[in-house]
Amino acid sequence: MPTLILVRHGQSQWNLENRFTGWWDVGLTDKGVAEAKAAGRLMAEKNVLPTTCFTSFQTRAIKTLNLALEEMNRLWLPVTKDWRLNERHYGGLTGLNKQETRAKHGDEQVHIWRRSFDVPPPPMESGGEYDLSADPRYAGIDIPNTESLKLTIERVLPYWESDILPVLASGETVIISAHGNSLRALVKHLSGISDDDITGLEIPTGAPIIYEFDDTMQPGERRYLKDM
Ligand SMILES: O=C(O)[C@H](O)COP(=O)(O)O
Repeated sequence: MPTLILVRHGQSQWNLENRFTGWWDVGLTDKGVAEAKAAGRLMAEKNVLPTTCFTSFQTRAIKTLNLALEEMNRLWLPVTKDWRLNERHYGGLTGLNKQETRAKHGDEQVHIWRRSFDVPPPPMESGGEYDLSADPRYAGIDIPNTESLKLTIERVLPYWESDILPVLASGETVIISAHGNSLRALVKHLSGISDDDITGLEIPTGAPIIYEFDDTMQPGERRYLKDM
């Protein structure tokens, strides 16, 4: 049965500092490293072992994948990295503290920016501290200046359909190591969650989620590996 494993990166330095991160590249904290290793050990214990891997262009997801694979003695697996699995772009909020932003703009506005389906945060101005246009990893890529969940879905889903689903259908056990909102985009699609209900879905760090697919490549129920 084709199996998909989704894992959100372990705690990042800016998760710890409670800052909007988006496409900005930050490392894992010690806790994040421990979460990533624990995810790998859980996969080994439950014998849910990936055979091929996808991740984003962002260090926190790549490191989480590598740390988990190391626990499984599977650092040798093929890994495909693609910007379309990146976190949603947090626009002009990038780098700001979430609590300070609430104090300035109000809880409701910040909730809309963080969790509404289609309201993007204010755009990032070019040339600022967090402008990534000179970053070589994004050469030739039209970097967004902000993204709602809807816009994130518009780049995650075509990549899922064209590059990941066929690999899964060929019988591989696929792991995707990605981000809170790029994974919300995927889970919304796979679990058929409405635009309204997706606002309430949170994806914890370092907790593998499993989907098993039937012969027609329809996903079954979403389950946390720790509960299986
Ligand atoms: O980019 C970020 O700040 C986090 O990865 C996700 O943040 P959120 O829970 O505020 O959407």
